[in-house]
Amino acid sequence: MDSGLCLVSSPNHQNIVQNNFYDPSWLQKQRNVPMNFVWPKEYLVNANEEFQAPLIDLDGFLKGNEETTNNVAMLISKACSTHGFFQVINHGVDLSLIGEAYDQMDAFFKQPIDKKLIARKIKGSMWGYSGAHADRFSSKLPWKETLSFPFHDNNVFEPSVTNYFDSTLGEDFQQTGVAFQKYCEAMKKLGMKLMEILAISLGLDRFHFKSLFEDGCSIMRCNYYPSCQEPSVALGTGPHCDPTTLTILHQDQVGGLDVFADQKWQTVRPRSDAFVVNIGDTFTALSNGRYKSCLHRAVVNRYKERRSLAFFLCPKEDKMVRPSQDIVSRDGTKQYPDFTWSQLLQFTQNHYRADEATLQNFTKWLLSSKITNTLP
Ligand SMILES: C=C1C[C@]23C[C@H]1CC[C@H]2[C@]1(C)CCC[C@@](C)(C(=O)O)[C@H]1[C@@H]3C(=O)O
Ligand SMILES: O=C(O)CCC(=O)C(=O)O
Ligand SMILES: [Fe+2]
Repeated sequence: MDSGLCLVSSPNHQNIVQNNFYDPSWLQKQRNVPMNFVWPKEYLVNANEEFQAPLIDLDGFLKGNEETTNNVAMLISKACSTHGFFQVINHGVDLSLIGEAYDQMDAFFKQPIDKKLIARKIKGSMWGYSGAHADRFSSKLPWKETLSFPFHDNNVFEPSVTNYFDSTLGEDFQQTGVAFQKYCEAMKKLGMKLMEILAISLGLDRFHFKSLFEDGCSIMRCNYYPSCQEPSVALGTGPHCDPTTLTILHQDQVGGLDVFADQKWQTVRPRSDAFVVNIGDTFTALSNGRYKSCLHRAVVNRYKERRSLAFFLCPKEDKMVRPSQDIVSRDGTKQYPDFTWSQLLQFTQNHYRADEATLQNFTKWLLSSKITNTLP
């Protein structure tokens, strides 16, 4: 795996990095981005068109209107079979909850680096603060800072997000924990409704996916993209398909999310009242390849910092991810081997940096490790 030290050795650069972390306030001032952050030309092709992400009104479906539900299912089926991206409005999430989440994430990211490092991600863990993933990778570093934490709702007495903030950042971030606990609860609720409509759209029982996801541990990630003086050579998040199941993303008004559809990069215009939803690799496998997990990336900006809130819905870690027998029989062949989310997560955290070919390479890895493990 691509890992290693990213220290810049010149003594004048003491402020660059502490414990292997770049200081974003120093990075932002650089006229030329450090080589570790430069992406090869083929990754940097501009997006010149706007992506017409289907805009789906969830109001009738959420209110239980049968006719609207069938329409929504049709729109979702079309979007997911072609590129896997759509936007939802009238999603039932209070806009003030989204605003509060941005305010709280600003409070965290605006702190000096030494304060942010209190929450730094420990090797092998998914959770915490990461600056450019410099602790994991040594080239093609993403021009971003992230704060990731777990959400699960299987113990009402111990809310996972408030617990995370209390135990990592203490009293100063208690309000942040409360705001994100509420935000994640709303995302999980929306995610479970989207799982219902996805099931309907595939001709399955509407609760087909319920047991796989209700006890799962989802990933909440705050993405903070500092402004960059040389945006044409850097990327905020490199091109990838999400390995997770379903992503519910809110982006601020700056813009920077690009989708690769119709053989070209296209921009997704921000809408404050909408969530961008996309199918991840795990759902591609669950749908036997019918629903696409589409390549996307985040570009950076010379003048403005940008923020996004990504909620990644994930299955219960040790449950088998396999398409319904119904779909496989209708399709005639099964496209992917059975796996657990825990195996795919482990692959992306320890063996392979998620990109456009994660699912394909994971499948190969899984099959070869099975063969190796069964050899006498
Ligand atoms: C399971 C995950 C791995 C990543 C976070 C979630 C879902 C998306 C993945 C990611 C964002 C894809 C691009 C590369 C990555 C390393 C990143 O830039 O953050 C990926 C995440 C990760 O491995 O931490
Ligand atoms: O910030 C964005 O708009 C996209 C981020 C993303 O794709 C991710 O975190 O997986
Ligand atoms: Fe993504």
